Amino acid sequence: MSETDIVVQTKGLTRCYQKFTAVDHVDLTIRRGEIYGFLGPNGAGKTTTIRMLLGLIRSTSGQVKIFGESLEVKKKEILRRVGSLVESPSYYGHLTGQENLEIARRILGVSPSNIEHVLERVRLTNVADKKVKQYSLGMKQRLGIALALLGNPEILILDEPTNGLDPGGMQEVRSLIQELSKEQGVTILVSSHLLSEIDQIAHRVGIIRRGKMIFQDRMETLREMSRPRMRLGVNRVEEATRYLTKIGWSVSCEGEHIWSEGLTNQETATMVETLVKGKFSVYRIEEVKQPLEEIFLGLTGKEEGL
Ligand SMILES: Nc1ncnc2c1ncn2[C@@H]1O[C@H](COP(=O)(O)OP(=O)(O)OP(=O)(O)O)[C@@H](O)[C@H]1O
Repeated sequence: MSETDIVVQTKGLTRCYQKFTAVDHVDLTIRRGEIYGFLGPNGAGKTTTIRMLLGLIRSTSGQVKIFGESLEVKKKEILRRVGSLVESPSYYGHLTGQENLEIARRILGVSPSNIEHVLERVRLTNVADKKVKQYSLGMKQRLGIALALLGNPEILILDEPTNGLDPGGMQEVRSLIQELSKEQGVTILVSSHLLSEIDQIAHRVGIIRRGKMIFQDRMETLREMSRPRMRLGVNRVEEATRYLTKIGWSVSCEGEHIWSEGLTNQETATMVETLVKGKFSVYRIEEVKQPLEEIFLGLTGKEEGL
């Protein structure tokens, strides 16, 4: 991978609040054109990291490079090419969507045609003349994304963009993110505490827990961490489990089934033969993949929840 393929790179990024380390030596890499899912339970350090990426707060130590340049040295030039939505977007409720965008457009000094374009992108054209205070939460969020898109950014940083939305609103924002990535080639960082949000859209994922990056790789790699378990439906299940255990099989009985982990095809066949020889009836054999949610909880710690 060449240097130019990397859009965002942090090295040892750290932020302390007195004695508390909110972000702890985070090395984060975002590649050009990808949707990067930044995942972690509440309070893990996502917003603090994002604030540092946007130069909104200073790091205690470490570096941030965006487009290959140091954020500290080239802050103004870099941030002109970055669009962001951090927590609740700020807008004037008594003004219309169009008027809010016009104010931001003047500040950015971009063409008036950009307004029409971003309104279309986020599908707010038909309510552009409505006062923002009359917008639903989902519409407000989409207006926030429109504001972030106004300057034609090469990277879009969205902090929990689906927070507080109903399932329909969440789906709309997810589709929008996918469209922006596919059709416009925008690189996108999207944070969430919900795996289900990221799972559906991200190409790569970074998982942060208590300020530390504990996993960073392709979404596929996270899925591959799932260890399949074998579930057998048999009659006299408790007796069958004891029978297998006695002759050395590592199995457990849960509910109406015998469960086993990491069996090869041959071992599965042998286990079935053994049961049949023992005069048990095998009704069905199923491979059950560990849900992604469980892998995520295993990484982030069950006690923290989602
Ligand atoms: N200004 C501050 N002063 C002291 N502690 C802070 C400050 N800002 C954040 N923290 C702490 O740093 C930790 C990380 O917070 P952060 O907001 O980055 O988490 P998060 O992953 O974005 O979670 P959430 O989804 O809840 O916003 C939390 O324990 C938070 O209480």
